[in-house]
Amino acid sequence: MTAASVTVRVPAKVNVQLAVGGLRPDGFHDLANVFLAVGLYDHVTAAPAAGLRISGEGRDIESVPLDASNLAARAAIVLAERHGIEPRVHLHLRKDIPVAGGMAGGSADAAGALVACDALWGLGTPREELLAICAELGSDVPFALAGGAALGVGRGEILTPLEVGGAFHWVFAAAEGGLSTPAVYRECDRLRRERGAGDGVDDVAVPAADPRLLDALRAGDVHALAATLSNDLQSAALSLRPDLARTLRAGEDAGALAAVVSGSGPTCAFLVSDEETAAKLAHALGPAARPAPAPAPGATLLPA
Ligand SMILES: C[C@@](CO)(OP(=O)(O)O)[C@H](O)COP(=O)(O)OP(=O)(O)OC[C@H]1O[C@@H](n2ccc(N)nc2=O)[C@H](O)[C@@H]1O
Ligand SMILES: Nc1ncnc2c1ncn2[C@@H]1O[C@H](COP(=O)(O)OP(=O)(O)O)[C@@H](O)[C@H]1O
Repeated sequence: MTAASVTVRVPAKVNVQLAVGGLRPDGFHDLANVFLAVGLYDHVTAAPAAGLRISGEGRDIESVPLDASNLAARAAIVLAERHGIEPRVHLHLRKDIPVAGGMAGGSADAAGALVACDALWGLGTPREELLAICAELGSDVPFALAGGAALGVGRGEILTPLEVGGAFHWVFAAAEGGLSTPAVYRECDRLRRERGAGDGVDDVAVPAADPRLLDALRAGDVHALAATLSNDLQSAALSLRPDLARTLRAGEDAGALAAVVSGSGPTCAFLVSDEETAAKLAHALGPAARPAPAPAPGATLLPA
């Protein structure tokens, strides 16, 4: 028997390390991408329908395309194709992850839609196959399914789970307007060329995870993690959005142990010592700032 409707909760991510290699001939960059899932969630509800329908509510919903180009809709279409069925589903997105903010909200919705449709349609798709579909949908999508912490290599889609020895407390300051991920990668390449270093796979160092950062995660050591956070896209995001430098500084001045742009930005991420400090910092930074703990679980089917 299939359920009347199912809801899946999916987390946002922050990149605690984002090492970006040279531009590949296929237009992507090889990465050493250390993902950490954080407790800021979108919810995807799948309900029976005569065809594919998508609706949404919540943060920034007006800038989310509610049509077949939505990543959640694409996930439903690809899953249905794999099983030779029609994508008969109404997907409803309840968004709390900033849109185009560098926190992988679209990827989260895609992973959520896959899990929700798989349950609604009673397909029982093996996890490995779901992960392969995720990788087809986008580089960040497999991690949204997996959650926790993981090292992503290749485009970021080839995951190795990482051990995390304790909770880490964060504050995320969303910024007005988003940043386009391809535009930030292009700016990174442009800045590298400008520095005379070149931007190709032969010019840029092969990206590698920082062993001190992996130790910090394993030990749950917030000071060691704060000392090793890094993001190769940060200078490109700041070049496109110079105002972010002020936000990063404001967070540091107000007590963050470290501040970093989340992925391609423009959301700024602040690592703090404990939950109480997170609440205080979020308050100090204003209404666009939200506290969130990590690690968070991946896409989770909620009880009916
Ligand atoms: C930068 C990161 C860091 O986790 O995320 P965001 O901060 O945007 O959320 C990711 O690499 C974004 O992953 P995702 O948003 O899934 O990207 P995709 O849909 O696969 O690719 C969109 C575009 O980004 C660029 N891209 C993406 C991944 C990669 N390894 N190299 C790239 O150059 C390419 O221009 C590509 O056409
Ligand atoms: N379900 C979705 N939620 C958010 N954005 C989506 C979704 N589907 C497609 N998009 C498009 O993808 C772009 C990137 O969105 P998002 O994943 O939120 O950002 P980022 O890649 O910076 O983490 C948005 O500008 C939006 O047009």
